Amino acid sequence: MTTIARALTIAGSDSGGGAGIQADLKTFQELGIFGMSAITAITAQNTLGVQGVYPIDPIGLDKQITSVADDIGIDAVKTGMLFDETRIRLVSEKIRYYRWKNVVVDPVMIAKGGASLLTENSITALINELLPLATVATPNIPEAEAITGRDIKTMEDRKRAAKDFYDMGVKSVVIKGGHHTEKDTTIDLFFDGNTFTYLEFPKINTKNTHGTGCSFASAITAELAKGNPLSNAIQTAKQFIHYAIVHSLAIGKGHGPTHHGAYRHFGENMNGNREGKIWQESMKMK
Ligand SMILES: Nc1ncnc2c1ncn2[C@@H]1O[C@H](COP(=O)(O)OP(=O)(O)O)[C@@H](O)[C@H]1O
Ligand SMILES: Cc1ncc(COP(=O)(O)OP(=O)(O)O)c(N)n1
Repeated sequence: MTTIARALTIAGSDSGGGAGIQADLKTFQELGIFGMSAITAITAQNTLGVQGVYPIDPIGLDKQITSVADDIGIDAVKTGMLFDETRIRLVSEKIRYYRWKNVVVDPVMIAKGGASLLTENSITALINELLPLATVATPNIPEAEAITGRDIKTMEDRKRAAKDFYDMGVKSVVIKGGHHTEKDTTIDLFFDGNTFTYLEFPKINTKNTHGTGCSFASAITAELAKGNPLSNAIQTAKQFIHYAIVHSLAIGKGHGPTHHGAYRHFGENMNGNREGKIWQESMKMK
């Protein structure tokens, strides 16, 4: 008998295949776990942007989650594009009902081309209902600014924002650095209430970064589903996304997707901390 770790992604569909449900399922497959999906909204999307957003009826969303949870079982869950307050509340209720422990919340708000994937008045529900249920939240810098109300320019600002998340009841947070202006590197900052972990990796000079955030969060989810500790899961996810961006795909006329198979082909069998620098600092702030 084969046993396999199982993960559920609750997110939007990206018809272009680079982000959303499609990126999550590809990541789950590459990291060797069984992936399931509950679709919150369908987007007509490609490398140039989002051409349409079509939310799924809340009853249909509820049934998708119930169907897989009651039968197949779930070791970890990831949330991505949730579209609005109704769907945030519904998903939060499901997480509480099933008492899921490994919950990765990627608070998706805006797609790369600028299209809104979350209605503006939903942030309060995100903060009050969903984020406190997260094992880890994975905002990019604009999302961390919207949630904390803080301008994030420096690393000190980022540390304060990470602490804001913790003070809001979020158990831990990775503030991703893809939108920042460090010249040669990107630094993702992980905070668990005690320790800041910096994951500093070479910045890759490419426009083909569509779906990086979704793929990073789903890689963390896959590793948690296998029973790995959170800090190991984050480090593996960082390696996974690094290789996916290094080997990203120049397809379409805009921002091409990352290569989900790259970690398995090029990264996985190399030993140790191959590319980036990872270091820690215990919490103390000016
Ligand atoms: N040009 C790049 N080079 C290397 N890593 C990148 C690059 N762009 C994004 N990343 C990494 O991809 C992940 C997603 O980051 P980010 O782009 O901030 O999120 P999002 O896709 O949600 O906006 C992070 O680990 C970030 O450091
Ligand atoms: C359906 C859907 N969900 C999420 C996103 C955002 O994906 P992300 O990984 O943050 O990548 P970019 O939009 O920055 O390329 C999306 N676009 N579509």
